[in-house]
Amino acid sequence: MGDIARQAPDKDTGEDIYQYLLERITTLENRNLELREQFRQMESEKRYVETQKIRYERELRKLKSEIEQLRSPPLVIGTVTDVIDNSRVIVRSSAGPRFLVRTSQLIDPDLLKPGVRCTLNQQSLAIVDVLPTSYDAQIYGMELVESPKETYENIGGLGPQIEEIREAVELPLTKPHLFEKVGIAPPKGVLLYGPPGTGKTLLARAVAHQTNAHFLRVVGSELVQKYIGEGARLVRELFDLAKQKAPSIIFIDEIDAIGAHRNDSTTSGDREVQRTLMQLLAEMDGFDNRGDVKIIAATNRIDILDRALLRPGRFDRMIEIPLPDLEGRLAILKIHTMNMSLGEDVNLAEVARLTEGKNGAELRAICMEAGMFAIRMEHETVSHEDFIKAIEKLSTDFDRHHFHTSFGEMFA
Ligand SMILES: Nc1ncnc2c1ncn2[C@@H]1O[C@H](COP(=O)(O)OP(=O)(O)OP(=O)(O)O)[C@@H](O)[C@H]1O
Repeated sequence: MGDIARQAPDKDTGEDIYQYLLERITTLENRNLELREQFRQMESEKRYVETQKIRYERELRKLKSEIEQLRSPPLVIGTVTDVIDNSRVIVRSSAGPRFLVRTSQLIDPDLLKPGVRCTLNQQSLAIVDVLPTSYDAQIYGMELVESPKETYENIGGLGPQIEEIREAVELPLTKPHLFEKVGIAPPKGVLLYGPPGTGKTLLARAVAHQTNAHFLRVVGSELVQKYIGEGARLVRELFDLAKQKAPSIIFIDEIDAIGAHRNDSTTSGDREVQRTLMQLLAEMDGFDNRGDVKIIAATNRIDILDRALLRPGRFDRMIEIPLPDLEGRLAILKIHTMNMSLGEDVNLAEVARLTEGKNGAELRAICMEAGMFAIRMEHETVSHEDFIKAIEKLSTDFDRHHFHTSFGEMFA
């Protein structure tokens, strides 16, 4: 401000005035710039505060509705057994007895059909809301895909395994009459076993693609850990859903989490696992071989599986999915570099030779990492050198991770 308010010279020569005005213009311009910058900063602060305000308001609304929910009395769950008219319905409460209850005007009468689950007011037992069907796949974290996009061409190596699974799962789904004619029962389920990352999930998805079947995936450990006490019910609903969506393929990953052999089940966690396994066996025994629901399970630990699972009529086909050999690794590398721009010097056969012991998932990671090296160097194609650096990087990453885990386990 001092600069701006500087006094004009008393006695002026033209030169002085000119000089004075020039200085004053420069000072004012600088000041203008400063103020603009301040204005810009304040604007951006304002925007920030505004977004913060919106966020807090949203959070406040969420918390308020949560408080409201916590304050509201619990609702009784019931199932509609009969609809008398638009305002009266017979429901069976989850506790057992049946009641004739009123329904709110707000509920669409078309939704109230026998078999539908609903919530009831604790005192009047009036219907408050209609619940979605109990086997809503997403609620339970099941993965349901209409027809996965993976095909057999996306699988490197594993030729004989693909043949075997096509025979055991695809043929009964696409040509069931062949089995009928010959008079043998097609397998209900197939067990894929082998080290992690070798393409078991990929294979199951490709079969579902080939047969235009729905693909339903659940993870064994999640069935028993995520929804405690619900494992057996989830298995039942999984099979119901699979039948409803048939043709379908149920893929149970990490089946060892529910199907491990145990001597005695003493802890409640063990009992929960046992109940889930029993339900799985009952479901497998209960459905027809000729039906269009097939089960594929996967495990890295076939050695600990309960023999009951491997009995005829259950997972009586076992297919080993091993680590890829040299030829397999080359095929996998070709698949994962298919859409990459490779330099002329890239020798995938050499990359395959250098990656002995790596699984499909690691080979895919090597291809991606090689691409990243090229991008970092702003190259448009990936060179052989990029692949070599990627192999080195992933090997050190793996060693470090492995070292940390084993180090951690030592002190756990
Ligand atoms: N044989 C293969 N051919 C092509 N890609 C493969 C192969 N094996 C693994 N991959 C790649 O690795 C990813 C992970 O493999 P996938 O999930 O199928 O392995 P998995 O055997 O089911 O492993 P896990 O036992 O850990 O569940 C696949 O999505 C695929 O990109």
